[in-house]
Amino acid sequence: MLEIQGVTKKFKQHTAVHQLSLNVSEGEVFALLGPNGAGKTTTLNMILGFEKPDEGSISVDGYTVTENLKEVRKRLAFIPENVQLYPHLSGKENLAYFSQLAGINYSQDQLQSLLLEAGLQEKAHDSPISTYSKGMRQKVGVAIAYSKKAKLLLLDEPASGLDPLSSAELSQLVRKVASQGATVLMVSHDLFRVKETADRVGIFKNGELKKIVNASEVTANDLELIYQGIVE
Ligand SMILES: Nc1ncnc2c1ncn2[C@@H]1O[C@H](COP(=O)(O)OP(=O)(O)OP(=O)(O)O)[C@@H](O)[C@H]1O
Repeated sequence: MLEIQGVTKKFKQHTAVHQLSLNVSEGEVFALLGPNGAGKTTTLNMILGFEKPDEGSISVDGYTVTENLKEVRKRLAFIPENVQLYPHLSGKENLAYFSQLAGINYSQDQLQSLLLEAGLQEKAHDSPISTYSKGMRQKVGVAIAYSKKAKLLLLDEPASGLDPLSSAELSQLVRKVASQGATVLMVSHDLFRVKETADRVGIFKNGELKKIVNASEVTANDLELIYQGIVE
């Protein structure tokens, strides 16, 4: 579904990503873990088409990012750490607006179902976003992903700044999205959350994918030791 082949990205003399190859399949949650400056966000930016690889190629659902960006963007949804929404509009109005941008007009009932599916309680649907917590805004982000039937969900530090309950809830939501067939690539610094959420974890250092770990085969402590062994 997501195929990254031999990708290198340099900023002047500095290599941010070096010879990255990675395939993430349909329904899989893959987490990128690594210290600051390891190249995780640069990788996401190349998938989103914001940065162009110097070498190699990236394709989503068979469409190459550099050649078919429009088709790629139709299939993906990006949830940054802080989901940007219109603060004076409600969750439902934001969802209506963003799904219209993606070319779909939903009825009020459909908008409500999408927000419920993303875990946003009904009483919040008509309140302005300015009253929402960070976790609630992320749920609207997930509802937007649902609304455009995104096949690939990219998340950058989704759990950062969330309280433990909201963070656990987001993990469950990510698992649910994947169980419904979407592919998920998430960047995180939260080793324990990553262990709970991802099927596979890739450890990045200095722009290189040093190791891939199957999350079900390790404990969180094992993962921490593996991470420390690579990064320190
Ligand atoms: N637009 C840019 N111009 C120059 N250098 C950049 C640019 N974007 C990223 N870099 C550099 O590339 C390297 C990788 O950065 P990147 O943001 O991908 O790391 P990261 O793993 O996402 O880090 P963090 O965990 O801090 O978000 C860093 O050394 C960074 O300074």
